[in-house]
Amino acid sequence: MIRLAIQKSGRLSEDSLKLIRECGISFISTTSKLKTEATNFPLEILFLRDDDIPGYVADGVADIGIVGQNVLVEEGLQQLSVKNLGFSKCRLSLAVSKGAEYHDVTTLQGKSIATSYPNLLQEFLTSKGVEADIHTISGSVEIAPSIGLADAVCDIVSSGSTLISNGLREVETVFKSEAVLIANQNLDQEKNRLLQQLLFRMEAVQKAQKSKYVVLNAPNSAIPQIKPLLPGIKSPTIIPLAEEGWSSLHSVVNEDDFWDIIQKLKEAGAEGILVVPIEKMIG
Ligand SMILES: Nc1ncnc2c1ncn2[C@@H]1O[C@H](COP(=O)(O)OP(=O)(O)OP(=O)(O)O)[C@@H](O)[C@H]1O
Ligand SMILES: O=P(O)(O)OC[C@H]1O[C@H](OP(=O)(O)OP(=O)(O)O)[C@H](O)[C@@H]1O
Ligand SMILES: [Mg+2]
Repeated sequence: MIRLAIQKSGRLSEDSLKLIRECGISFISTTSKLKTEATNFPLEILFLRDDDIPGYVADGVADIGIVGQNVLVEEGLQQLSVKNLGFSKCRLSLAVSKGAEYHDVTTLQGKSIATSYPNLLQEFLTSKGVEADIHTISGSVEIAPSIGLADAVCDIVSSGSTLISNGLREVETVFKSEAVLIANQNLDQEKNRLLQQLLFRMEAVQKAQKSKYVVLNAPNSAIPQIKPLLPGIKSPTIIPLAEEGWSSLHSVVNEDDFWDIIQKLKEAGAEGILVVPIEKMIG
């Protein structure tokens, strides 16, 4: 049995649970129960406050966990990181009052800054040669300038709407973050085997999410032009259509190049292009 710690409730919770389910692992989760066992994989899930997750994994109370890089690095435990998970993307940023004068980071020299991330902030300020007075508070950081607690804040930003609602202006990015899978560094052989199985499944899920299955029809004369646009996993499948002189091509396309490729396929004479999501992708 391997023990996984995830956030009980917050910005990491939903996608963490979704990822485990996409790995084909079933479990019953209720908001009141802080521990659950998977029904079809030797996995126990603990639901915790996110700040506690790196420490629990470092101490071996949990074997693996999902947490934001911001929390992991703030706690000085980045060595536990095993895999970037691509969700809960956000940044730790410095912000000042909307109307405040700000030229560059040296504007903050001697100023007071409220944050829940004193270590990440201190490291950033030191790298810029700036000395400031850091006020560590555990939440509602964005309120600090308006109540006279600090001149600036350093907090998590995603859409930026929390900053705007609180009359603040983002001025510097201190750290970029996403969710990561972390693991205890002394897992026994059996737990390590289970971790490798989970990683294998997570990679299949991630690859599939980045890819689309494309099916299209084309006149045979257009195939030499279309084929190099669809390298797929190895090369496209080409099947003759019932209509003489036409074929159907099947392939996998990376999401990043997707629209560009579709445009080129149309120009090359492709018709009836179908794009289908892929659930898992192995190899
Ligand atoms: N607005 C956001 N968009 C995307 N990711 C975010 C956002 N805010 C925070 N995160 C990421 O999700 C993590 C958890 O954020 P959340 O706000 O739920 O934490 P919290 O309030 O400290 O939760 P807890 O009650 O578990 O201590 C953060 O450490 C960060 O990595
Ligand atoms: O840039 P935005 O999209 O507005 O997101 C940023 C906000 O999101 C997080 O808080 P959350 O809403 O999770 O609440 P919390 O303060 O209770 O953690 C973070 O602490 C910011 O306050
Ligand atoms: Mg927290």
